[in-house]
Amino acid sequence: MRIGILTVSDRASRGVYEDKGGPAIRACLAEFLSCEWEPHALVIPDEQDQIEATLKAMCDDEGCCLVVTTGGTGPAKRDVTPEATEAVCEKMLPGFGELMRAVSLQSVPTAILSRQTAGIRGESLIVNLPGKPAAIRECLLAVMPAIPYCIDLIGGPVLTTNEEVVKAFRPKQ
Ligand SMILES: Nc1ncnc2c1ncn2[C@@H]1O[C@H](COP(=O)(O)OP(=O)(O)OP(=O)(O)O)[C@@H](O)[C@H]1O
Ligand SMILES: Nc1nc2c(c(=O)[nH]1)N[C@H]1C(S)=C(S)[C@@H](COP(=O)(O)O)O[C@H]1N2
Repeated sequence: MRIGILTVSDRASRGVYEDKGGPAIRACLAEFLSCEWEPHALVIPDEQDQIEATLKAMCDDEGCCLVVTTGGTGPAKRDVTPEATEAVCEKMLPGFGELMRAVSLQSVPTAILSRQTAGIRGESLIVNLPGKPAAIRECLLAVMPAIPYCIDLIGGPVLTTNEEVVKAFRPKQ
């Protein structure tokens, strides 16, 4: 099972600062998931064409059932991760962004500045997180209970979680 981890940051991609977002996503997934998985991590600048191409490659060529992005979700001119996500997805899942903003609002009033979203491309789920490394655990923890069932519904592999940290919710069928 492969999971894409995509850092979208002009400065981290140029080496101006060390990328803390990608490793934070990887650490959270290692904490939350009990199944075997393999990360496919990249750091790229805030360029819409490059973000779209990378998301497509992670979903279609690398076979990632889940792609988690960090950065580029705000209102600044170069923030285009949600646009790139929407451009490559067949279906959007606005509930992810709504929940993550609601949870983040308990820590920072600027949570409403993030346009973070999620969507489906083929058999892959793409989820956006804000760029601040501190946002990663609280946002991913909030949406993680719904991610395994979402991936079931789109024909992806069965994800299992460490139930003492986060319990996957699968409605009885
Ligand atoms: N990948 C990252 N690794 C470490 N710190 C980050 C990362 N992304 C963002 N940050 C921190 O969060 C702050 C706000 O992030 P934001 O995404 O708004 O950056 P930005 O102004 O868009 O610039 P850039 O695209 O160059 O990261 C940054 O100034 C930086 O301190
Ligand atoms: N949990 C959490 N959410 C957060 C933040 C944060 O520090 N913690 N920062 C906010 C801020 S200041 C901005 S501008 C937006 C967009 O950030 P991005 O452009 O780095 O994705 O995310 C918001 N969401």
